[in-house]
Amino acid sequence: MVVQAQEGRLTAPLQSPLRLLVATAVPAERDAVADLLPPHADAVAVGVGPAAAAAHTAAALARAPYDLVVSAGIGGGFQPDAPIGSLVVADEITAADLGAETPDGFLPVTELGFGAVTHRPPPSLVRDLAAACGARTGTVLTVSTVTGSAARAAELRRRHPRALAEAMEGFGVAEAAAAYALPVLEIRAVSNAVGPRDRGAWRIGEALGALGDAFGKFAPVLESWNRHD
Ligand SMILES: O=C(O)c1cccc(C(=O)CC[C@H]2O[C@@H](n3cnc4c(=O)[nH]cnc43)[C@H](O)[C@@H]2O)c1
Repeated sequence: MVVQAQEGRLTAPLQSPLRLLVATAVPAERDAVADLLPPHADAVAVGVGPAAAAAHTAAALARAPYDLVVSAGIGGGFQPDAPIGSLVVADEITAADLGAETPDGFLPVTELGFGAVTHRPPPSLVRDLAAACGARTGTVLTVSTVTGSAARAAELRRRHPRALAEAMEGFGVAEAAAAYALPVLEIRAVSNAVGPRDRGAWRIGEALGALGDAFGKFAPVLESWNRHD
């Protein structure tokens, strides 16, 4: 820890610079944020899906010390709450299909007595980053299968009424961060609506642009974040 000396007195301790690891799924997402990262940040493409994301994020965390991990990329938005081109910062990162089907419906692994299905990012950081970049805040679901029907979208929203977006890596990145006792964030730029498959309606370029713009606004928020909140 750095301690500031002022006129011969010791004043409030200064925090050392925040070391940030940004985990995207693919190189296009990594490249969209790479030039806009705050100081002391690295971006790494960790692969598509929660398993690849967990394994490669953990490998990155083993290579160098970090203070905060961010899962970042494009995602599907639940309509009408998360329109295409908008940003979502997760206040909950939830694995939506980690569990068991039963005659009475889906049971998350936590109800089977195992593990976790939700990670909660630091609330003050979620609030301040979302305000800085104009993002909505809510649950971001992690799925292993991209939703492709209105029925599945409705079922996910029934089970997760606060869900704004779905993607495929957040929970894996969060599990890796938790293994290193590190806080985690997830930010998604909405490239498509969650629902019936319509590849012609994807707006990947627009979403990547929004993601980069968001990271360009994060530095002051991250610098002033009180890590003990
Ligand atoms: O082929 C399709 O119909 C299809 C629809 C949406 C996404 C995909 C992908 O293969 C992209 C996976 C990649 O992008 C993220 N992503 C983007 N949109 C979504 C979505 O609606 N649901 C889940 N993941 C999405 C995801 O995090 C992956 O990195 C294919």
